[in-house]
Amino acid sequence: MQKDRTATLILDDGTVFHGFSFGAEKPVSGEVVFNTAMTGYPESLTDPSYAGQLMVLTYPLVGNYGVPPRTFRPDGLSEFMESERIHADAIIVSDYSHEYSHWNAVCSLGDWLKEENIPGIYGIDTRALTKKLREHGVMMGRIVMEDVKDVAKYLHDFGIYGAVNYVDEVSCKEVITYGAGEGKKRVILVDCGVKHNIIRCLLKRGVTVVRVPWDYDFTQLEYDGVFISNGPGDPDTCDAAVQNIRKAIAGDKPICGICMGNQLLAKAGGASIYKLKYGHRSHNQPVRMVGTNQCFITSQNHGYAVDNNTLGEDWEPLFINMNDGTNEGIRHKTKPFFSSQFHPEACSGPTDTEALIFDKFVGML
Ligand SMILES: NC(=O)CC[C@H](N)C(=O)O
Repeated sequence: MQKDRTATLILDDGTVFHGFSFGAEKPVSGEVVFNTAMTGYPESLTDPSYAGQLMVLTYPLVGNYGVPPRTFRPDGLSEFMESERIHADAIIVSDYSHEYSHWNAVCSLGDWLKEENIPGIYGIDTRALTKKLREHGVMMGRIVMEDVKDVAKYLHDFGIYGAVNYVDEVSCKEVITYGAGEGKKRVILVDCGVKHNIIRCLLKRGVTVVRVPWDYDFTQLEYDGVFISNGPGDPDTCDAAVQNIRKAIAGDKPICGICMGNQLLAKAGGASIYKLKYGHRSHNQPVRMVGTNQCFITSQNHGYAVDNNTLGEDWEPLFINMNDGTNEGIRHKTKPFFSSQFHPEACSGPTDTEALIFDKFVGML
């Protein structure tokens, strides 16, 4: 067994968790959030929605299937990841497997983290940490590469997660077109930090995707529909996107959104957003389609939610979370606008709602 460097996680209330480093040896701070999924660390780490967050995995054994190749398709989309790089600011686990085995693995999780300069720590009692976050709510934390004895000197400058416009950091900087072709329907993709599988799911359905920066005024372009992506941070920092979406909802072209896309569409329709105590981050969130008894198991990663009570009279909830009754999607009562708070494109699954959302949107174009 190799000897790893001591590392410590400090929460902003002074709670300390001692562990060891298996990634980049640098200090970092961010919002500490937990995810209860059993698989999918390559996809979660590269999901831009995790920017600014230290990701705690509750599944106790992590790293045993390694990391797939970071290869790209000819159109520039990642083959096995959700973006070009790791976006979470750190990963926190209980037991790290230094050995790995998988048909598609090319390196260990630790080597990948080191290569991308992202800290990872193990040996943390993630069960106690998660209980703490569930009771208190998410909080800011920092990881330092030492054995902390005097915690008081670290309890400063944790930063404020909700004050940063992370979307601006992760969105594309110029317009990128995928799958262009004669006679194809053109979908504007508002990139708030898009997961590549959203683009793959649209391209698979034969449309042209025009990916635009989050604050780009797409309403001047020719298009058949608009898709609003997922993204990191507080949706209240994305006013420029809301203004453009508001112009689009004055028209009749189909609009769909996922996660941050649900929140921004709701805001454009006049609704408010609030912060959940500890968010939904897992592969098994049950949602019910309003007006039916149809339920779906969904993958989720969000810390904010649409306030159902503030939806304007033209809008109604489309999905409701069966654990806590919070909003999981909205629809316009008369126009072809709808969105989901969950991830129908989820990689590594479940894929139960992919057709429900993508086929419906593309069918409307
Ligand atoms: N995955 C997402 O799009 C997350 C949206 C938003 N950042 C939230 O945490 O609620």
